[in-house]
Amino acid sequence: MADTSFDDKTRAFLSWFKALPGATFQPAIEIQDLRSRNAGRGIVATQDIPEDTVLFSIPRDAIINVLTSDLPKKIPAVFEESTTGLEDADNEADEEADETSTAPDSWVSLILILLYEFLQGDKSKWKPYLDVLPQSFDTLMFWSSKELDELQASAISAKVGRDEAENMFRARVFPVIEQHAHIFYPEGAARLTEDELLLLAHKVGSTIMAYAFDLEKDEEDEEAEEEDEWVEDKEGKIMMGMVPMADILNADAKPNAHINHGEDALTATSLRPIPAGTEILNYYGPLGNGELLRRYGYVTETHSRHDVVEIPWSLVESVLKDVLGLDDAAYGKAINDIEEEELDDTFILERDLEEPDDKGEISTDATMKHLPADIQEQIATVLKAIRKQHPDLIPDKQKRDEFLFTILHRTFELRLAQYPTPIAEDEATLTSNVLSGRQQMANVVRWGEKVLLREAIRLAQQKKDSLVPNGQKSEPSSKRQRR
Ligand SMILES: C[S@@+](CC[C@H](N)C(=O)[O-])C[C@H]1O[C@@H](n2cnc3c(N)ncnc32)[C@H](O)[C@@H]1O
Repeated sequence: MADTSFDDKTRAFLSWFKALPGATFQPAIEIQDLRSRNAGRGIVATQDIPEDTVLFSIPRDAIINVLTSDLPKKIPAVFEESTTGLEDADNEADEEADETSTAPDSWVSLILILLYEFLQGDKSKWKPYLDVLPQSFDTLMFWSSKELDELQASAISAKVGRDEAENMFRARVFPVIEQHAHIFYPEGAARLTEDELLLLAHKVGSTIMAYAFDLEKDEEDEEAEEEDEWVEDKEGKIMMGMVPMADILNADAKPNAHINHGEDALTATSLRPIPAGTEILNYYGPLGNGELLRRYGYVTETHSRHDVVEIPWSLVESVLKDVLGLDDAAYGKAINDIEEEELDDTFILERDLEEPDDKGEISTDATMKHLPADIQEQIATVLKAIRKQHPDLIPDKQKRDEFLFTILHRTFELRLAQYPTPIAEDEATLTSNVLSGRQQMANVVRWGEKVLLREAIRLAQQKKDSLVPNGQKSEPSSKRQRR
């Protein structure tokens, strides 16, 4: 049954958008209700669309940011340095930010502005747009610990950062609202309790995480040195904003549309011909499903190509000691000369894949081709240090490489064993469709990471096999061909 309130909000938003001076919206597209496949609203082609067609354009005045909201005009001192400070492209709070500074970075600025606009209710000029922003989220921030457990050994569950977000709200956001309550709350409006404010701050923070855009320089004008009114970018720092309509687009790792950042407007353009009935999809970046779930609250089949697995050095180290038969004391002595800073704590296992091309197309082969060079280099550094103390243990390069690939192989196997269910079981559950919602998404994430580990195990095995052909003992190093 059609949800009239949902459809009414969509209609009101579309009419509001079309009435914005300078806004355009192609007659060949429409906003559709895609909730039946858990995708909220999205934009779908209703006719065949040729490549390079402008689908819609958003005048820069319609963006919500420090330049367009009334809040910074009402409390300018608070926003003095607010358009700078956040270089991360992933729309997250700058963890390095000086907590004692009162100037908000671009992330905190947008939280304040969006909170202000929400609190204005009907008085906000963006009211029809605010009405189509989400009320609930599937991002990991909103998962219970039981739901997070379904991610098994994925490193993503340690990156949720709920406490960090709340600390940031309390340190940087709530004091500003308290000091300027008469500005944030319209006359006669009831003040929110701390719990209500916390809830709203989480909603706003998560909306920004999943919806906000980094407002780039005009793409055609990137080389120009002249000051850009829209981007306080003297040091390459980026302002964030909420971009109505651009954020109605859903996304995938194989996009068919792109948002161009022009001087006066942002435009959505088709990257290739889009057949009628096809959803228009933007691109959020080469994110694995774990990261996609954390930031955006969904997973897709195509994003699994970008899955990652974290390999802690502590795990490699324990395997290394075991393989070489060194106890803690002997190992500690051997690596004593290596500076602690020289050793990385964590390595990322990933496939080295190209970004989509200028038509949004991606390679069909997405299997892992190379074992990560950084982890190999670190193991080699440690083996070299051990060799100095124990030359008999690692007499030549052949032996070193045997150790290297044995250590990698065993590390990946142990990392895989940290996930309690086998790949086949996850696959069976996925294909039988017995799960839904968050459980299903968690299953996709952990399955994808296990597949990546299986590829790494195979690669390490191949490397080992290529060192010792046909299981024969290797030749002495002097007889081996030197490169
Ligand atoms: C920028 S918004 C896109 C519009 C959104 N569907 C809506 O109804 O407001 C990003 C959010 O849309 C959803 N989304 C985006 N791409 C999706 C996809 N391919 N499949 C399912 N959900 C998607 C996720 O909930 C994500 O957090």
